[in-house]
Amino acid sequence: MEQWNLETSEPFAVMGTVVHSHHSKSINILQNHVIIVHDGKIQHIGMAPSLQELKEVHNISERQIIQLSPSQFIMPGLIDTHIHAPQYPNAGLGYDKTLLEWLETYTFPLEKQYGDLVHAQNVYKHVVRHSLNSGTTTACYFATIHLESSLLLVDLMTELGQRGFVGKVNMNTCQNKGYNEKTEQSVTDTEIFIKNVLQRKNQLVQPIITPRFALSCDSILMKKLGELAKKYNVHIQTHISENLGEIEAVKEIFPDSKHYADVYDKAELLTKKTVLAHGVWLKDEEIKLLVSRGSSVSHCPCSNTNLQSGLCNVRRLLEAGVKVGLGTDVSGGHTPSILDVMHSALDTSIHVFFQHKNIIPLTYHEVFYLATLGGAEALALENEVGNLMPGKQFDALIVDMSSHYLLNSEPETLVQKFVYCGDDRNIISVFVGGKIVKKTKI
Ligand SMILES: O=c1[nH]c(=O)c2nc[nH]c2[nH]1
Ligand SMILES: [Zn+2]
Repeated sequence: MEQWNLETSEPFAVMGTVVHSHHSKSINILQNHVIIVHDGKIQHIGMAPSLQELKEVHNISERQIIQLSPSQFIMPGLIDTHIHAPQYPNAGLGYDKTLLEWLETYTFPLEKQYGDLVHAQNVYKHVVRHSLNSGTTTACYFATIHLESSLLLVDLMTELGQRGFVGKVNMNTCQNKGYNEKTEQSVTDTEIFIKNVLQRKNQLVQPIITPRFALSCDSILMKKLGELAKKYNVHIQTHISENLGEIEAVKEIFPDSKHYADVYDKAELLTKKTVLAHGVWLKDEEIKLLVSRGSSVSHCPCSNTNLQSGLCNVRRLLEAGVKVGLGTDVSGGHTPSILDVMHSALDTSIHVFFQHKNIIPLTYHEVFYLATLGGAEALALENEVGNLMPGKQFDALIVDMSSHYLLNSEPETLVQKFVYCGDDRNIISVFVGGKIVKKTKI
């Protein structure tokens, strides 16, 4: 590919190999294809026409064409369905403790610092940049309990050009080392946060209601948050069934609930726009409930390993009809790269197979789906992003595998190599809504 230099405010075309998913089982590889982008959206995908036809039929000049080389392909942007922006400084640290102790020892003291807007600005800028450079075009962020710095994260995403969600975290129970809020304040600040984000009329970033988990919110607060979600028709995110100690504590605190998922259901927090992180230990009955509510699971295998939470059986969730996406869960997860999480999801599914020989491990095709269209479905964004079909936003990555000295450049070889051995150096360009947010000189 010669270096291109196009004007993204005008129509442009990408020609070469296209790789994307239409469903969970397999990827579609389209060789010698063209994608035409108008106003940030995919207008057309089809067999590559001649330059003359591109010019005469589609009104695209030669300057507005990206011609991919045989060792390159274009694919949908990666979707991180669960990441804690404020925990970025702790990524890779503190894995000597499991969830509840880890929260008290490392996480709450760190998150408490985000009342300081200068600190928040510094960290958040780096997280969003790192996430974009790793190919994440849509990210679903937890911020902290602080209203102002949560809004700052929204503005940084907008400025740097990342699509996604930001949630001001809710926590009103007292066992959080002084990192908590009063119920009234929590609800008021959440409503102000939602209104502020909606008022920005932002094409990229939406608010998401974020009760941290059942152990940090009482049922009064959760019910009020369920009401806010309905009032503003917004998304919801939280954690569920990550760790056995957590599940025991939930059982004790909410004796009237049948199980963990029922705690959220009683507060009307399980909707078609709800994404629940982890779900490692969900019971069959809970899985059925999630399916009936249309709620999804963010699979976070790096975090589940680092915090010794357990092995999530994704095959079981998919077979039951749960929507599943992938999450980095920084800083339970050590990396903001969804590509790293894809490796971990493949490893984890083989480890599940070691334990249960009747479970078929995930294939790299399925993991590619989870990282793209699966993530879009989990966030109820499948009409906007997730693959490269006409009408969707042009959120895409150009992947270059020339540095791997492959013996052949069959597209299937390039994709498999990328999923197993790739890293962010192979992601040479990133587009969000048709705008270039990463471009590497090669
Ligand atoms: O992995 C996790 N990270 C967190 O910050 C958190 N809070 C509640 N439960 C959690 N799990
Ligand atoms: Zn989390």
